[in-house]
Amino acid sequence: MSAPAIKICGIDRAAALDAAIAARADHAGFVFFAPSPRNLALADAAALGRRASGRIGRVGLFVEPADDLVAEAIAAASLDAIQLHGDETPERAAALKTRFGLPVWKAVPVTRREDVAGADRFAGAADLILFDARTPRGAALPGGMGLVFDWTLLSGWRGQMPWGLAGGLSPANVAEARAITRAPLVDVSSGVESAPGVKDTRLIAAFCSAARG
Ligand SMILES: O=C(O)c1ccccc1N[C@@H]1O[C@H](COP(=O)(O)O)[C@@H](O)[C@H]1O
Repeated sequence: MSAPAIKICGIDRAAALDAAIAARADHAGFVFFAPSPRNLALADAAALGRRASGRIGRVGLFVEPADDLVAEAIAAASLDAIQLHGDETPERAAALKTRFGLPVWKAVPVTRREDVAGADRFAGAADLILFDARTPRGAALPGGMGLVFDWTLLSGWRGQMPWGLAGGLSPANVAEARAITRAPLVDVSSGVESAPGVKDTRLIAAFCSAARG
């Protein structure tokens, strides 16, 4: 099994970004969603975007965003991809992809096998599917809560699109998650934090090492 691509999400300071780069992560996630403890101000996003330039991919995370927010975030942080983590439709994903000319990653919440099969409705509209645990109704966030789903729902899945695994991954479980799902990309936020929104540079290094086995 080849090594997975790795995304460290919720990067909000230089030390965390530098740790992700040093650990050879492929993508840094910048959150543009006000209720999140990882939400970035545009000025901070601009500084992190410059620091990341040419060293790691910059993925902007949005939840049902207005076009203006996406435009401002792209301009500030020079994003390389747009991650949609809410109830966006394939039509909305396609519209953002066309308008901004960037790859779109679409998070798909999973509780049942049908959720996995349904991801193919984004074929042609998004560039990558990110399977994540579904957060409970009424939860503060639609992701980034360290929740795991049943990984066996993905075993043997052959979708039409590139994909990745998110949801409650950590240095302790990412190898098992990969063994079960064979995910070509793994995405983590809470699992490399010492408290919500506080990235831990040692956990970032440990996660990248464990993901590669
Ligand atoms: O990180 C957030 O604050 C966040 C907010 C709103 C939607 C998604 C969010 N994070 C993403 O959720 C998954 C799983 O995160 P975790 O590892 O379980 O904490 C991941 O893609 C995060 O980028």
